[in-house]
Amino acid sequence: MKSNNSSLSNHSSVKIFAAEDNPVFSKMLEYLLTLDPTHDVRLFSTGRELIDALDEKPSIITLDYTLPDVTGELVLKRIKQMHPRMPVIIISGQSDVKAAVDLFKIGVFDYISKDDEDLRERLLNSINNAKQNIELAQEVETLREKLQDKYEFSKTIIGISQPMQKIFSMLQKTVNNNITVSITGETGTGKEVVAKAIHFNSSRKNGPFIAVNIAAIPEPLLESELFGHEKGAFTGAMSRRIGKFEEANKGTIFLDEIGEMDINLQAKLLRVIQEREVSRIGSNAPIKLDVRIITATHRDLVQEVKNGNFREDLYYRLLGLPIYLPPLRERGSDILLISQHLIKQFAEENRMENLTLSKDAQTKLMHYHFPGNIRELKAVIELAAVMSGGGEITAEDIQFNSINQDDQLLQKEMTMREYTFAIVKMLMDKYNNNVIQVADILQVGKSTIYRYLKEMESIPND
Ligand SMILES: Nc1ncnc2c1ncn2[C@@H]1O[C@H](COP(=O)(O)OP(=O)(O)OP(=O)(O)O)[C@@H](O)[C@H]1O
Repeated sequence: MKSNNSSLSNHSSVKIFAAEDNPVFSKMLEYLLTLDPTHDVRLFSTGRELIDALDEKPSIITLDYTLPDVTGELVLKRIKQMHPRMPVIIISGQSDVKAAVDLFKIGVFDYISKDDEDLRERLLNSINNAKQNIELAQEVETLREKLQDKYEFSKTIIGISQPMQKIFSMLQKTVNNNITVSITGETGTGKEVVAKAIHFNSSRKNGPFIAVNIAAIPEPLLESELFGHEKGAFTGAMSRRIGKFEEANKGTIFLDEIGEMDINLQAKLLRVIQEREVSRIGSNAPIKLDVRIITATHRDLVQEVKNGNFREDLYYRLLGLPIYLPPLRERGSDILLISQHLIKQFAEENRMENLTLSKDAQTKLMHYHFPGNIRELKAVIELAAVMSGGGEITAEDIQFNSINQDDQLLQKEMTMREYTFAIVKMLMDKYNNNVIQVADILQVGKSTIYRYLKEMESIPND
């Protein structure tokens, strides 16, 4: 028999406790279990001895169900009390135990009959399966830890600019309470990232985070999607459906694009929030809710209220702690910080070790106004990384293909001179700084473009 005191932290060995009172069978078990040199096997001939040693945390237990001193049921109960997830393999005579099905119900990992012709194969298989289960559970635990790590605010929300410092201090205020949070900001500014970060930094982090994009769900389906329905509640309700609110119980529901919700449904949502309970469509049985609500919209909800598109009472109910995410163009050199972060991420995912950002590429990024915000920056960086072929990303690799930059340009109120500069800048970005092409499009001479560029350079950056 091997030593019996090695701890679980010794990853190379698997501690197996085997309880068996028949000395011959016990010898055979020891032989089989130590065929694998990484197994650290300890034998017990009574149930009491096994129970007393449980705090030594074995990884797997094999248990004869009929030990001389205590019943198999009692031993199992003790094991489950101390180590609920412990894989226990019952090895017993056919007549000794209740139906195997009953054993599985009480959480036994496997059941092997001593009379089984393939006992050896079955035992080794079962031990291997149990080991795989343990590894999986450990992986899940590591992932869970990583996930928590990942959601520390400044680890997922990259930025150190003044406006982002303010955001971080607001976010800290959401951690120790359940206050409703309403996030606004242009598309791609990170509203969902922020919502997730709030959830995973809060005491609800082990509960679910359920995101619902209101704009993405056809209006007739939204009510049942949010609140659920009973079988037969309406034509087409073939089976019961649990709604997103119910799914989010004990966790957080993130209602993205809340401004797109139909006014009739807004009334129902208000009721659910006020009463803190939900009834599935077709049911009169309300279900208590313990859900934190976070909403997001790129719309100006105050204006929507004024226009009669959004209920005022719901607006105030949902406002809670309002967080406005500034557009990327107002976050100064965060653009470069986020770019570096995205480059690192892309490099890791694609095994491109030496990706760097040249000075001129940095300047180009800093001068662009990113109407699509960080989502656009991400697309630009990923394309640039590919274009660079894996080395230094230069200005030429950076291409802007914004969908709505023309609209953005016209939305601002500017002087004629500013408009001219903005148009020149936009076209220079679009045509990769090709002055001849830009001059051609604007039907002016090259020197005019050069003059504008010179004048633009003399304007201090804001
Ligand atoms: N501060 C940040 N640092 C790093 N990545 C970010 C940051 N903010 C957002 N991102 C990334 O930018 C992308 C867009 O973010 P997200 O989906 O959260 O934006 P959104 O405001 O919810 O967009 P929409 O309004 O279109 O739903 C995601 O890939 C996200 O990981």
